[in-house]
Amino acid sequence: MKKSSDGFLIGRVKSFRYAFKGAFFLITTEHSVITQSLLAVILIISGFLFHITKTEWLFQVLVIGLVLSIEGLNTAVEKLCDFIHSDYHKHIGFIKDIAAGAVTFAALTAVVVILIIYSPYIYEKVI
Ligand SMILES: Nc1ncnc2c1ncn2[C@@H]1O[C@H](COP(=O)(O)OP(=O)(O)OP(=O)(O)O)[C@@H](O)[C@H]1O
Repeated sequence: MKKSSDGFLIGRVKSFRYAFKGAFFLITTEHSVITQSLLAVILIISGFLFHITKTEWLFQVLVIGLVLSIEGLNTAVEKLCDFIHSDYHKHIGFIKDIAAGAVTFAALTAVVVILIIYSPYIYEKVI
């Protein structure tokens, strides 16, 4: 934990360490994040295979980051809900549904962007 006596630099270093610990936790334990990370790896490999342009790489990297970030926040909301109220409660269900809805927006955005990037390459290969 950060202490009030920690200076600016030590405070920043500790914050980064906790943040990377959280990212490592998400990537190694959360099934939804593991699945999305694997999809991200497939997309990165596809990017090299299809020689996508620099702009397409930028959009691809952005949507991968968007989905993983929102999924991470959704996991945090789920953990918080389970911590404050582990039993069934309709408000908890509603809060979790809303957090999952945010992931849906990010995922749909990613699907549209990925289709726009890859459909011309796939079309070119098929025709
Ligand atoms: N304590 C609860 N009370 C009421 N409804 C709940 C509760 N916990 C979960 N739910 C309902 O079940 C759904 C799934 O919740 P859960 O915590 O299992 O998330 P998940 O999306 O399945 O998890 P993951 O992101 O790990 O796949 C919620 O969106 C909500 O509708």
